[in-house]
Amino acid sequence: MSTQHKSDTMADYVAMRRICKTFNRDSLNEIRLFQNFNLEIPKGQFVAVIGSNGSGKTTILNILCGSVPIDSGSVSVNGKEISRLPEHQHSEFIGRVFQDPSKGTCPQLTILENMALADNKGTRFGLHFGINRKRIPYYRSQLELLKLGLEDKLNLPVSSLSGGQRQALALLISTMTPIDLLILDEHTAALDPRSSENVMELTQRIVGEKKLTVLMVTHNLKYAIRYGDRLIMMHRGGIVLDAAGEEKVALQTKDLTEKFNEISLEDGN
Ligand SMILES: Nc1ncnc2c1ncn2[C@@H]1O[C@H](COP(=O)(O)OP(=O)(O)OP(=O)(O)O)[C@@H](O)[C@H]1O
Repeated sequence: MSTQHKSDTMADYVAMRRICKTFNRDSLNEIRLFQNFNLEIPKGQFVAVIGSNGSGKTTILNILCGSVPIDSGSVSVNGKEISRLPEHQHSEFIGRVFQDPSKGTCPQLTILENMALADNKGTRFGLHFGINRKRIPYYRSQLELLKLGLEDKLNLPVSSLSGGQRQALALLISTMTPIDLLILDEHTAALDPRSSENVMELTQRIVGEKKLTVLMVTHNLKYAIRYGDRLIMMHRGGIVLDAAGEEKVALQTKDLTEKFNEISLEDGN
């Protein structure tokens, strides 16, 4: 759990070191994606990741979540080596919001049941949503953060919510228990422009209030510039741009587009 292990230094709160990963080894479809890939994220940093198709963005997230095993290297979060942990244990300290709004919540359950289920994560109640009535005021207060009026609709099935409302709820649910890392996996990509803006503003608010460490993959260059403390661009399993602080603040969409043009020229496109 989040508080049980301590980081060696703040700078390597999340650390992927010397990662090697090849898919379909020794076959015609072999893909040598990562060869000694490194990424370190200090505690509380919000990192936006952009990059060309197939550059390895989703694989980074999958490795951190334990759904893709590495060939070699190390992955640690808050001082704990996690690369050999079974996938289900990763969800105890890593929250993930997916692109697909139906993935972060159980549509057939009510808002209240979904929240109780998330609340029981990592406890002996496991996947049960036995509702502790005493927690309801807390659930309501959390839902109020969304400013969508869902605190008055606790018994509504999640299937009746819009995509934007579901993503907002998924964001809340994935950060309700203490986590060491929040992963946002193109979490606004399936939403209309207005819902997408709302979910990004909400993301900013929740991340600020809960002081979360965040890795957000996005294809939206404006969001990568506007949100977060650091911007990383990936290409062919490597980092080709890593900007933080004033350098990040000064970045404009045209700078990123130029960089994209440069790397696609390398690929002969
Ligand atoms: N489970 C897998 N089995 C085989 N190959 C895979 C697997 N996962 C990823 N790959 C390959 O690894 C490369 C990187 O994929 P990844 O999904 O990480 O890229 P991405 O940067 O997220 O791309 P996109 O922007 O298109 O979503 C791709 O060539 C992909 O086909």
